[in-house]
Amino acid sequence: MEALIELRNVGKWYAAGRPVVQQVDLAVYRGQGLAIRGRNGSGKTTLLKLIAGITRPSAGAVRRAPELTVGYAPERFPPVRFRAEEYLAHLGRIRRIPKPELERRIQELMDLFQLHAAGPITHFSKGMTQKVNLMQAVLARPDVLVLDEPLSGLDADSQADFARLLVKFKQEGAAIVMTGHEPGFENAWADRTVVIRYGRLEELQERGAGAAAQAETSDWICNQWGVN
Ligand SMILES: Nc1ncnc2c1ncn2[C@@H]1O[C@H](COP(=O)(O)OP(=O)(O)OP(=O)(O)O)[C@@H](O)[C@H]1O
Repeated sequence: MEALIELRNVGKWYAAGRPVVQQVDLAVYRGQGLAIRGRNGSGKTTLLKLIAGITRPSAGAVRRAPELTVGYAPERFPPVRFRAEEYLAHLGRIRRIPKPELERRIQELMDLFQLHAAGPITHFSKGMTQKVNLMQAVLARPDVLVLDEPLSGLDADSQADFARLLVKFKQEGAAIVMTGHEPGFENAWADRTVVIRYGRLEELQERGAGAAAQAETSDWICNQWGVN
């Protein structure tokens, strides 16, 4: 199996003697879903940033496959004064997506997320802003999708739509790394679940290849995500 990102003995601290993440060995594989669970302040966001390359490790090494593209949705998306389409078009140009493809992709995402709002993102509700956050992460069809509590603020239908998008992404060979607090949030798409406690990975639940598709879905996930 091809590791797209590999963390070896990774540690991160902001102040000496106070590690936020420590001695983490973890690999992200092509076409796999990795769920990260943990209590508030346990180090999930920091670990995601290390995986996405947003922050550098204080110790150990993070290796990425050459030419790897990563889409990252932060926990808090800073609203900007653009309209959603304008903002996505701007990002798409920076990422050198050809114009016709970019226009198609933006329309596809606007329809999928049911985001039909005229005003600037600064006037959006929490859930609408979160949709733009997710749209910018998936826009360029990255190899790895790193999402920090992406379900936060989404209504049930939008969560279901997003779950379907995640499954499709995996089928196309992308890897997904995602945190969440919702019960069973990973059942529809994750092949592995890790739990982080005080910055250490303490549990690793391997489900095996293809298990995500066959995994038993909790009542919660069936209701929330419309997965049968
Ligand atoms: N830039 C920073 N400077 C100093 N400390 C930080 C910084 N970022 C995170 N921390 C600290 O690292 C610890 C882990 O934070 P992190 O955001 O990774 O946790 P989390 O598991 O994502 O929490 P939550 O579930 O509440 O979002 C916390 O004690 C936090 O205060």
